[in-house]
Amino acid sequence: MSYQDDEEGGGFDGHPSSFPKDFGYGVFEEGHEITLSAGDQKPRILLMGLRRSGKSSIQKVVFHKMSPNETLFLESTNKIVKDDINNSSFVQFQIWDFPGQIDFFDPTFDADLIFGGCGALIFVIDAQDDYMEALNKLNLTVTKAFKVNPNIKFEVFIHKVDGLGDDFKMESQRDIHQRATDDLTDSSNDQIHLSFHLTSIYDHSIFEAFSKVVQKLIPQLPALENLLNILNTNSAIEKSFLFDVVSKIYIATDSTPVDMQSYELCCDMIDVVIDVSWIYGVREEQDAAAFDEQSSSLIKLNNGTVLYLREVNKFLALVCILREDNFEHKGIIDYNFLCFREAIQQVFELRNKNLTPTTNSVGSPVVNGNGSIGDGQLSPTLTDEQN
Ligand SMILES: Nc1nc2c(ncn2[C@@H]2O[C@H](COP(=O)(O)OP(=O)(O)OP(=O)(O)O)[C@@H](O)[C@H]2O)c(=O)[nH]1
Repeated sequence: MSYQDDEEGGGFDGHPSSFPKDFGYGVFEEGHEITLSAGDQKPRILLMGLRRSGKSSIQKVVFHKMSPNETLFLESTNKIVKDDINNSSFVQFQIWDFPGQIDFFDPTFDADLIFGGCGALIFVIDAQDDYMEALNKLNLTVTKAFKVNPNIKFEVFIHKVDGLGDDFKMESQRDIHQRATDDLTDSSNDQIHLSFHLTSIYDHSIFEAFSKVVQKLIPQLPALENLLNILNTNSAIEKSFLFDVVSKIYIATDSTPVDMQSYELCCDMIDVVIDVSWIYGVREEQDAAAFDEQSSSLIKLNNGTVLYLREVNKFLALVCILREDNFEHKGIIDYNFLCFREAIQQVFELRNKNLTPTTNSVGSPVVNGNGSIGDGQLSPTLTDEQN
């Protein structure tokens, strides 16, 4: 089996998009073989599913700012395409996009190598098509992968739901869920757990679903959630998200439920901040990023709500939603934010300290056997401090 590195690079070109092309993920590493060399230590997310189910479109839209309409012109993938997502200190992993026609019984398919260091396997099902064949393939794929690596998180994207009415969407989800779990029970594999997400590249659902997949691979997630909860309680914030700015996936949020509208608002705010900084921002160096440690923004909505964005580090931003009345205590909020940022930095430092020597100089996390992002354990002292 062969694969190709995606050579288009992070700055996907030639289409209108609100996102500056050079504020993206770096060029892909070239010349890799599919072997577990030191450079391949990043956790892996596999994108699998039948032909034309939308795998490449998902990867391009979420991580390379391709506009959804342009995915109509994507050619069929016929080799494994490996994409390094390595911009942020927390969100560092590889996405392997598989061709739809992959054959597990092909002798060149090395299941140990492919599933061995894998953190999550996303199986994409086209909800606008007949999904019986996809369900068979899903069963075959997850049972094979589970045998090699029982730590893989299995995520099923019921995709292209933009074309479906609300009732039909829910019905498809229920039906797919039922059949997929029945198939696993029939094949005596009911210990395999599948998570289901309704997704479309034409709205924010795909970013939301990817956020949840990535979060499962971050061992520091409980610490981050805890920090956000403390920040919210002490600053009268209603909802807060910690965003990876480039991809707009949120790597953590507080423990209140996420509603889609709030998430969309926060995503739009990031776009506004990046666009305005990029167009009007003063940059000392030509290639300096539009988003830096000075970045912050405040948007007052006409329903008495305030959106407040603060930079956490070069790649992460905190976006909060709070009531306008509560924003009168901006001084306290800003002070609490500084404490929050300091605590996040401690989590990073601790994580970096615990990295093994195989880690590269930019602190890319290593695979810790469970295929998770980052390897650090929170020390009791740090946890106590946050509590
Ligand atoms: N309506 C709709 N169409 C989508 C969505 N996602 C992808 N598509 C379309 O589905 C078609 C196939 O997308 P690809 O990304 O090439 O599919 P793939 O799974 O990578 O296909 P192979 O490379 O052949 O395995 C394209 O025409 C996309 O525009 C979606 O969320 N909604």
